[in-house]
Amino acid sequence: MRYLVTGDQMKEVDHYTIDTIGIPSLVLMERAALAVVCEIEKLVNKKSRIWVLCGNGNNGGDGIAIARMLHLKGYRTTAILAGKRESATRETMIQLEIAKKVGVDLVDYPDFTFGECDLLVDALFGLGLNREVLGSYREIMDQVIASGPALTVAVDIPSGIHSGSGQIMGIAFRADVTVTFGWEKLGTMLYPGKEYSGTVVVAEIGFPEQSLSTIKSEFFTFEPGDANKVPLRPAYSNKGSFGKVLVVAGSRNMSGAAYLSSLAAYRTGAGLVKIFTVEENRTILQSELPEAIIATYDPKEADASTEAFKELLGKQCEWASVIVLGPGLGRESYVKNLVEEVLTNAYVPIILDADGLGAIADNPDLTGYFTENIIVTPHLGEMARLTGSSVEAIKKNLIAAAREYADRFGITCVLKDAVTIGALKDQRTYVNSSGNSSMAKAGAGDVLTGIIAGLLALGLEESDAAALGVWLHGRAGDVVQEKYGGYSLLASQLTEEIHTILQEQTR
Ligand SMILES: NC(=O)C1=CN([C@@H]2O[C@H](COP(=O)(O)OP(=O)(O)OC[C@H]3O[C@@H](n4cnc5c(N)ncnc54)[C@H](OP(=O)(O)O)[C@@H]3O)[C@@H](O)[C@H]2O)[C@@H](O)CC1
Ligand SMILES: Nc1ncnc2c1ncn2[C@@H]1O[C@H](COP(=O)(O)OP(=O)(O)O)[C@@H](O)[C@H]1O
Ligand SMILES: [K+]
Repeated sequence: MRYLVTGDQMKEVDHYTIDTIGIPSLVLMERAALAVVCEIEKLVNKKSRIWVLCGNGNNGGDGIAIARMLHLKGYRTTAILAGKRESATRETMIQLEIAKKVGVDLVDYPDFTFGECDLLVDALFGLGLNREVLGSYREIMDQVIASGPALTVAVDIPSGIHSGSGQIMGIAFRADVTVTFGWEKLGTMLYPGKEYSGTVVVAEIGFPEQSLSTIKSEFFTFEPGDANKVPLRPAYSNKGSFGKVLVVAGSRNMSGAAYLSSLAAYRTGAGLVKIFTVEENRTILQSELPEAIIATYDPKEADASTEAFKELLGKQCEWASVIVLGPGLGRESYVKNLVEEVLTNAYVPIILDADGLGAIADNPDLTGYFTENIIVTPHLGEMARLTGSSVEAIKKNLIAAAREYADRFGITCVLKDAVTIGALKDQRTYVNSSGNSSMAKAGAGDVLTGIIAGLLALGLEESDAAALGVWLHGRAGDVVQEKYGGYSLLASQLTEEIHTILQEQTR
């Protein structure tokens, strides 16, 4: 597991480290600069022309220290000072004085003559960027971009990218490498910032782990090795030990979603999977997935909400230890009754997905039945329908959108996108770092639902199952992409690679 921070949180960590622990700010700056220089030296040679664009804040201070180190090592370096020297921070003023004494080529921006540049070191704005870039700073950035540096290394975060949301504040540099300090920032994890950051190197510069305790909300991601968090299957066990997953899914002419969710639940380790669907799907599902139990209902009875239908559904809910509710249910009027009956009868974790969420959006009163064991898994379009916001507004701050919905009902919200967010009911927020665009295919979401159900069946609680499920799903997608390239993935192939990831357990 890897912690992630917003820029504001990182500033709290800076203050704690400097003021409470007592590590001087200039020591941190020196180590930060050194870490960036290490990465720069992998990219350039002594003939390379290096520009270090420095702002007035401590990001600029890092830049001047970097320019000094490169100069002393014999690189052809110019530090371009974008702001007024007299309004620089204390640390940056000190860096300027040192740089002057050792003969660094320091040029104020208006006096700088643009020519060819092999490497731009972007030290204009770091975590202090707090508004849109306008006026003279925008002009400088425009001019630097137009001069076309061959490579760009960003210090901490590309200038122009908001460290908390990843949004572009008017204009931003596109980095090939971003060297960030302490912990990765949300701004380089979330689009579009992720795309502008290139390869992100997290440099350890001396922040003690305890300084994270000053931060209130927790953001994290998983990485290879975290498959260990999937519970082991004890030797003394039987199929009943690994959960009973009820998949309420599928409708007339729609059997694929039920199939994919059920298969994924089995592949993740669930002991028993029962599909509750319409009679028309029985033959196809039985022949495609003979391991699943099939139970069926009559949509007419569901529509009329007959006692027989309620009794039948009640029994299924009683049987289940986990319920998947929604994939491929369609949008007929009876779906509302189906969703309402499950929500009122079940006392086990429920993953509400796809058309199940559609029924909630059409009948907002159903949220009255939400309890803490609900996990919703909307994509952006479904989230827009659930909340009445536009997709564009949700995209501007995915984390806030997911968190707000989860907190409104005390549930877990998995907001699916190229970077999926898990606003967990235990208040931690998961930001996914696995997966790729080959997964932008029909059925991929049904597989995710099944994986989360499988993890719940194995005994994980909702927050852990949601976060780990999203990560496993993306990892499976990465394995498929490595084997088949970026175009040809089929959602069913994700289920075929779940075992590859589970085998990464190192216990
Ligand atoms: N000791 C430490 O703490 C360590 C810090 N470190 C480094 O410090 C960096 C953070 O430094 P920082 O806080 O000084 O802010 P920075 O990003 O340089 O911005 C400069 C100033 O720009 C301004 N500004 C904002 N938006 C603007 C806009 N749109 N257009 C124009 N101006 C705008 C705003 O000032 P304002 O105008 O609001 O007064 C802001 O203060 C961090 O990323 C890391 O690189 C490391 O060395 C490790 C140790
Ligand atoms: N560009 C991408 N990068 C990473 N993951 C992606 C990308 N596009 C889609 N995905 C993932 O694929 C899944 C698609 O889910 P969804 O839209 O519900 O599909 P469906 O409803 O067809 O099953 C989500 O888990 C999403 O995070
Ligand atoms: K920067």
